[in-house]
Amino acid sequence: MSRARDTAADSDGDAPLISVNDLEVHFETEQGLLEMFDDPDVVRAVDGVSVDIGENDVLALVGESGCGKTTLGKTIIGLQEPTGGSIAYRGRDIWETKAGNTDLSFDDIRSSLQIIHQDPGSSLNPNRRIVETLSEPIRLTHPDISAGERRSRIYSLLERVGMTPPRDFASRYPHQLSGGEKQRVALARALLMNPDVILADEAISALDVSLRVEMMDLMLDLQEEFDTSFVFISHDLSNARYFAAHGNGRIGVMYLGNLVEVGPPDRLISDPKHPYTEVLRWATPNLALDASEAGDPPMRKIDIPDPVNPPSGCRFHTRCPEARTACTREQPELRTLEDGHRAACFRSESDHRYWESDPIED
Ligand SMILES: Nc1ncnc2c1ncn2[C@@H]1O[C@H](COP(=O)(O)OP(=O)(O)OP(=O)(O)O)[C@@H](O)[C@H]1O
Repeated sequence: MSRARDTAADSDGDAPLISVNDLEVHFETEQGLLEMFDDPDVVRAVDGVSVDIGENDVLALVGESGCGKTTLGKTIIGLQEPTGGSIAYRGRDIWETKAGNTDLSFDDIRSSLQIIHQDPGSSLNPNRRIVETLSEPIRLTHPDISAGERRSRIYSLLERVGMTPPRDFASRYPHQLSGGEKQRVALARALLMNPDVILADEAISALDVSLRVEMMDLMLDLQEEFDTSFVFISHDLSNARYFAAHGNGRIGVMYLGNLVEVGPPDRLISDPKHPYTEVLRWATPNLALDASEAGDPPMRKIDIPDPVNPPSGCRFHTRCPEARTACTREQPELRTLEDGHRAACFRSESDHRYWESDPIED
């Protein structure tokens, strides 16, 4: 099971590992009986997101509940079909691959893109010992491997994720494990596939605070060792900062389906270029940088707009303390500023007509 053999495909020229282009995922909401003849409401969970993920990369996605982090993450690993735009793995469109229109197999792509959930217990069969749960994916993908080899691979991975003695943990049922141990099993199961990308969706949120850094450190060690990239989803900017900083990666800030700022963690936090990133920093007690940031949030309104009817122009303009009339009419693009730092705010364009337009009064 060498890494080279398990990689689903060689790169297509210089294509990034994952390339997300102008991605849209819109959901039609359920209609009640009284509304059955109306057009369905559409939630724009992800709307016009473009981002690349490289080899051995880290992208930490942050933003408040409902901003589209999970939907974007699931689309990146091929679990959710986009309604617009595209998502490519090593230069091949994932959904064209599923339709049989590329030289790759969808199953190979899917096994290269793994997920760890917030609640690992729900994805472990309560009636199966850990060794059985971990054997199944190897049996399916490598039917030629003997039972003995399977076991030794499982034991060495369990040991690698800190579950020693591995034979003891392998023989347990999920209910005999703590939350942190279940999360380690989920990580081992993801790694069995030698994945190119692991989506860690709030994977540390349910753990005791004392265990969170330990789990992040373990994932980061394994990122190096297995040459795996991580999409790390968190509602907590300080965890996102820790993971992205130690993984030499980026933070991506989402707001109402848009990616509004992407950048190296220290720069994004010390010098945010989008007013919403400032709000997240304000809301994260150990990151608020000076006394002037204490007190009221740097927002005009607290209420989150309806994702079915997002505000025109810049979606943050209804809450943004810097908003001017230009922001109500035109949607800012994610522009590159410097050294991989990108932001979608007119304030980073010195000649934009934003500067001549009137501030929005409440
Ligand atoms: N299958 C679905 N059908 C309809 N709407 C959906 C579906 N999945 C997500 N949504 C909606 O899409 C929006 C984005 O949801 P998503 O779960 O991606 O956000 P999130 O940032 O991950 O939030 P959270 O942190 O609460 O999980 C929300 O308004 C959500 O209600």
